[in-house]
Amino acid sequence: MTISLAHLRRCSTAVDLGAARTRVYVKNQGLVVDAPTVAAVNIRTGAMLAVGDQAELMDGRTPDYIRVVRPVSGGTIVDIDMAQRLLRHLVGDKLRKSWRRRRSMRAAVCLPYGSQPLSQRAAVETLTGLGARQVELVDTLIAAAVGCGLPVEHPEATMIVVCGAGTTQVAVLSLGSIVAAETVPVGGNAIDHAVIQHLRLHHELMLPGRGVRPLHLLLSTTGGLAQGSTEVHGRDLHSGQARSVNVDAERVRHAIATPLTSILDGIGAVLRRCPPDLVADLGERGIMLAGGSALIPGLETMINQATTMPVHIADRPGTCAVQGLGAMIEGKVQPLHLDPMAP
Ligand SMILES: Nc1ncnc2c1ncn2[C@@H]1O[C@H](COP(=O)(O)OP(=O)(O)OP(=O)(O)O)[C@@H](O)[C@H]1O
Repeated sequence: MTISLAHLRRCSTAVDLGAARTRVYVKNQGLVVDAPTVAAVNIRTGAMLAVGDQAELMDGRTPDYIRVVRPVSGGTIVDIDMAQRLLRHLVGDKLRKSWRRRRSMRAAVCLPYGSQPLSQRAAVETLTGLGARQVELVDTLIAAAVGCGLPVEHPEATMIVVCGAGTTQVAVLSLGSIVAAETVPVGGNAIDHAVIQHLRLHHELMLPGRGVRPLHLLLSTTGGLAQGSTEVHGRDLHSGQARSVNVDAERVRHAIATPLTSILDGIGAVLRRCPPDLVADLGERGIMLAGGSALIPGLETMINQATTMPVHIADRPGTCAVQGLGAMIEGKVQPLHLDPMAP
């Protein structure tokens, strides 16, 4: 993967193609796309019916001949053709034509830490199919750390945890590089799945796709407290009829404890592999949480209690990675110049 700031400065576009959301940053314009990585396709004709928010609304509500597809899974583009069609629609005509016109369009794409060569190739193919002549691949962890405003290029430790939909990536960075890192295959999707399973097992209720949302709200309004409950609507497992149940915040918190513990294990593993000097830096600076799932209520407190380090949530955590890539292509990130003759 590239960390050459000189190469990145030649890019005109930065792309973060996530399992849940796609973000595109264009030089001198800023963030131009922030939409769900979802497309609705007519499987009889192959026509694309909707993309982004509109397609996500259709999820779970379509007749047989319409399929709602997600071309990115676990940090990898699993359907290159669909990812290209989705990106073409999301960026719109004007930008697409300008990509085609500019013979030297270069793009920067962020990929999860430890991405396999096949995943890297899929990202390159997706962007070259859209007209990019050169694709620079950047670690999401570095992009997100830059996007959160962490001084990654300094000789002191910074720790970032990027909680996405499909994965959680954890790293300690120093001097612009990753010192120790780990990717845990648990993110917002696994946490939502744990809640859905809880309702299935304990309330015999099947939740619709968006049914988890009121429970997120319940947890954030009750904070670390156990009390409080909310009503959720779904389908009775046996009768198939619409039914509502009251769910306690405490029960939900208990249901999501297992996936959250996997994230804590990932953080613990990275800290154990880190030199003690860097861990000492972290004691003061703390841990930065980025990615959309950083907003999961209780995650910040849980990490703080487990590590005894201060934990901060980035401003707009979901867009940190693409904003960091954007800062790199705009030339706002300066490499650290070490002067060996300095007193
Ligand atoms: N306010 C919120 N409360 C709880 N969870 C949230 C909130 N906002 C977003 N999320 C979760 O964040 C996840 C999306 O985060 P993000 O946009 O970082 O994912 P992504 O970059 O597409 O995923 P990945 O990095 O795994 O490819 C979803 O699982 C969503 O449920």
